[in-house]
Amino acid sequence: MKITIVGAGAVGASCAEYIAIKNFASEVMLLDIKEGYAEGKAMDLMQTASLNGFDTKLTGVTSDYSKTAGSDIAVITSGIPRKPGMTREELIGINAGIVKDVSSNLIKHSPNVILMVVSNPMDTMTYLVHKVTGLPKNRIIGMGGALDSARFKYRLAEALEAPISDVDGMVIGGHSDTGMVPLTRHATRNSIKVSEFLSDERLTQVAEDTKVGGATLTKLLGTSAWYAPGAAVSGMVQAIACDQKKMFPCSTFLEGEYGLKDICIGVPVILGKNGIENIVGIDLTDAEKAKIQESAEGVRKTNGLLQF
Ligand SMILES: NC(=O)c1ccc[n+]([C@@H]2O[C@H](COP(=O)([O-])OP(=O)(O)OC[C@H]3O[C@@H](n4cnc5c(N)ncnc54)[C@H](O)[C@@H]3O)[C@@H](O)[C@H]2O)c1
Ligand SMILES: O=C(O)C[C@H](O)C(=O)O
Repeated sequence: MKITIVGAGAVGASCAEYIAIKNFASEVMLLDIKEGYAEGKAMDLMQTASLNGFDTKLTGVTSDYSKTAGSDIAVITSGIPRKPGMTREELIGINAGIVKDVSSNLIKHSPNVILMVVSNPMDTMTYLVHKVTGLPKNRIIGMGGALDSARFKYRLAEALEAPISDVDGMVIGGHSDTGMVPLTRHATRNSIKVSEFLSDERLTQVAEDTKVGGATLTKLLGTSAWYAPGAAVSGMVQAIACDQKKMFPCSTFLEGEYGLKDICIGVPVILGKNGIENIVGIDLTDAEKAKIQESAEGVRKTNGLLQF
């Protein structure tokens, strides 16, 4: 199993580290345009192998896509991150060009690759990859919902004063400060609905804190987050590499599911060896459906800025 990660910055390196530590891939190739950068990150990570007990071989390369040939999965983290006060949508001007070039280059050398899109604005970048590559939709996966759900569980555990392992919950919709839809009605602590333990006001606060999870970290760090994004990517890559058939909320191209067409947005899917193997339908209330529609309108507005 060969996994390529394009962009050896904060998120790309974190993806590589978590994938290596989980020890399920034979090879991880890091590629960056900054001379020597991917090589350096790969060497540094390789020097953790004996300490962390993994056998995954990490290699780095500067801009040479021939070295990515035969990749089974490629993760696209290349592009600029936001700074405090910015939205993810403001990154489109620079990142669209990068994501378009990178995805075309990857496919040239790995025609059967499954692409995982991380660069922001992620739902729009996933849609762009769908439009420019013509790959089947099961092989284009946007990462956002897995991260947002992890942040939702963090906030739920905080509110419940419970260990995170007691808590379950999922966020669907667009990966944006306003477009996320945390499914508070479905969230549980040990299979009991969290609404049994938390007031409506507290649950609303949990949802709002979840939605601005990325912005909160960006304000604290001066740039956007990388540990939880890397962990989310590694879990999704592992589900594909090990054919785990696990459910994750992912950005995927919809053709009528959830009442939406011609858009990539976060919904629950099953990840296995073919990438997205199934889109899972769940019953939503009218209020939840309205939130998804509103979220989709936001994503469509950003998609409208794309030039193919
Ligand atoms: N979807 C998510 O949940 C999520 C989470 C975190 C970050 N992000 C996004 O991921 C992207 C990367 O964030 P980061 O913090 O790692 O940024 P970073 O600046 O640390 O790293 C980006 C890397 O991409 C490289 N790069 C730029 N253009 C390239 C190209 N054409 N080919 C190859 N490499 C190129 C840069 O040299 C840099 O090393 C940002 O757009 C950020 O918003 C998304
Ligand atoms: O917040 C960002 O800009 C990066 C990423 O999308 C995140 O949610 O951490």
